[in-house]
Amino acid sequence: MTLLVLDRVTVARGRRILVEGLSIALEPGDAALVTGPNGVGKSSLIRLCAGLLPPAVGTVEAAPCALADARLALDDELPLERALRFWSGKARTHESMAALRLDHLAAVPVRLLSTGQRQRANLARVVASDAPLWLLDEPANGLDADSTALLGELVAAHRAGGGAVVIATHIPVTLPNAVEVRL
Ligand SMILES: Nc1ncnc2c1ncn2[C@@H]1O[C@H](COP(=O)(O)OP(=O)(O)OP(=O)(O)O)[C@@H](O)[C@H]1O
Repeated sequence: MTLLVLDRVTVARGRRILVEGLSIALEPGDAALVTGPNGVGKSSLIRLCAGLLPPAVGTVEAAPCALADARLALDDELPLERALRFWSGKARTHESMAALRLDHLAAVPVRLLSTGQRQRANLARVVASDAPLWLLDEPANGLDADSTALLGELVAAHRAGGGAVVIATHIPVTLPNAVEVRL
């Protein structure tokens, strides 16, 4: 079962072509690493994979996906646990909070979280989603060394469990055996 297929895709913003003729197929366990400087089109490509941006040319087919980008999809005013519960059941919320070492912040309003804690909360939502396809836009931004290592472990576990991942990043991220898309 293929989890993501981009077939000769062109990504455009306004009149500008950012990506032309890109084809990718991700099977369970696969990963794609999208790299390139600021403004080149990494986020646009991630949004295309999520179905939020239509291709100018070509086709996109994706399994159910979870997207984590700069927009934290959690209610700022709610305590972290309740904000995460919007997206998943109690058991998965607790498991994902534990996986991201967020248990001690369960009662803290999302708006009070630090940059790295917000990033980990974003990843907890993805983990709890059980979506087979993870789309992570700059997931290492704001993470310290321990949390960056944790991110690597979670992605590896997701792949080992039959999931696939696309990571867009402008800073080096270790992603073994990934298809590299340099923009
Ligand atoms: N809604 C939009 N309408 C028009 N142009 C846009 C829109 N969103 C982004 N762009 C432009 O598309 C280009 C690519 O933006 P994108 O956010 O995909 O780049 P990026 O590689 O993710 O950058 P960064 O590393 O800074 O996050 C930029 O020139 C940006 O100004």
